[in-house]
Amino acid sequence: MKKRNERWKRFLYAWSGIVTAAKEETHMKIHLTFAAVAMVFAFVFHISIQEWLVLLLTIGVVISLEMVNTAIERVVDLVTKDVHPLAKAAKDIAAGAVFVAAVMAVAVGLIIFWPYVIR
Ligand SMILES: Nc1ncnc2c1ncn2[C@@H]1O[C@H](COP(=O)(O)OP(=O)(O)OP(=O)(O)O)[C@@H](O)[C@H]1O
Repeated sequence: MKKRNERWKRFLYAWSGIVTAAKEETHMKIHLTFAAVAMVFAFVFHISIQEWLVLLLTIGVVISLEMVNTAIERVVDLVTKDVHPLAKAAKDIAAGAVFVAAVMAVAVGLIIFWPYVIR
């Protein structure tokens, strides 16, 4: 019973992290908005099951990376308020990871939806 409670607690902590990121991070709100719009398009255009799989995976990668980026930013700010090249590198690399995923997500969106738009 105790182990079951522990598992539930972990789930709640993870959920609380998702809610915190969604409430406090502007970029997270932007990603969630784009994800919602893409899913509306997916329903409207009746995309295939394979296209749904790629779309959901892409959305998951972008949102997860944005959360990891947010976590890295907060840990860096917790460790030091001073200007430090390692702090800069950590934040810039994490932001770069989100950027790469977001650019790929735009490419995936175009590849999936463009044929439906011009049909
Ligand atoms: N302690 C630091 N030392 C050196 N450079 C830093 C430091 N903190 C931030 N920077 C630089 O400033 C940039 C912006 O950092 P900031 O903490 O404002 O995050 P952000 O990318 O604006 O994200 P958010 O708006 O979500 O907080 C970083 O990408 C980094 O280049």
